[in-house]
Amino acid sequence: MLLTALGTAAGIGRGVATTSFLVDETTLIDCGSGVGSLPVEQLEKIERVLLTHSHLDHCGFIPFLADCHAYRDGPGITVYSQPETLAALRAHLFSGVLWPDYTRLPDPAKPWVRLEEITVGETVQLENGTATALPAAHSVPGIGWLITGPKNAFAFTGDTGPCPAFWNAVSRVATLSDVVSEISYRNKDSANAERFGHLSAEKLAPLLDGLPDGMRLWISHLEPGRETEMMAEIRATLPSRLKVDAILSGQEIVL
Ligand SMILES: Nc1ncnc2c1ncn2[C@@H]1O[C@@H]2COP(=O)(O)O[C@H]2[C@H]1O
Repeated sequence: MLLTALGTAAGIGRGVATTSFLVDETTLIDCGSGVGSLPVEQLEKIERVLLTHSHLDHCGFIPFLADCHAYRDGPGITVYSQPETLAALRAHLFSGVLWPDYTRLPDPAKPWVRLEEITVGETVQLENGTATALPAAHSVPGIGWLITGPKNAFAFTGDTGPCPAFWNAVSRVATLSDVVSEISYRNKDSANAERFGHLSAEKLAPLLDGLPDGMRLWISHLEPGRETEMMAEIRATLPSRLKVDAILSGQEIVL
């Protein structure tokens, strides 16, 4: 199983895009602007989106992805997330105002976007592994994802503030090789991190005790233009026994 980072940033700018990870050829974790870097032939192969939460930097490209199927008579996509997140997509994104209601078009029995509820602890079967919803603590209802492949497992926090339940869950996964955690704010802005349901390095550090030495801990959701400054602080704050690095577009992880 191959995981490819398409977009990993908190915002946009040259060379950076918002959250989207490709799992093999058919699954996306989140559908931010990063997905737009894929050629059309690859976009058409995507069957499902594992969505962490309803904020636009994570779900805003779902209509355009669905359009790849709409234009070419494809089967459409299935979006898996919590009931509150799916309700937000129905009410706001596919309201018929921001975008036509692709959850009922072209035919309510066979729409371009199918919404499937999933709750924390439930698993989606993938072609070559599984995806399990993990807890998160954001300003809107959110989840993380655990992707288990034939050899290794990968965990993604999604957008979250401190969430001990996430870190307890991943520390029990024997095959875990890589974790991607968001850090959106510098330590001096920890109060804002807390206010908006995000992490700074000093808020993440106490949660990492359950990770074994040498675990790869990738950092996502950095502020565009501040990556170098933030990573210097993050490396100085997080335990040196972990392999800490920024995850950038194009990074591949074999599971
Ligand atoms: N009052 C607020 N509550 C939550 N988010 C806010 C607020 N004001 C500004 N924001 C920004 O809105 C963004 C929404 O997406 P994020 O959670 O990634 O990050 C959030 C903050 O950067």
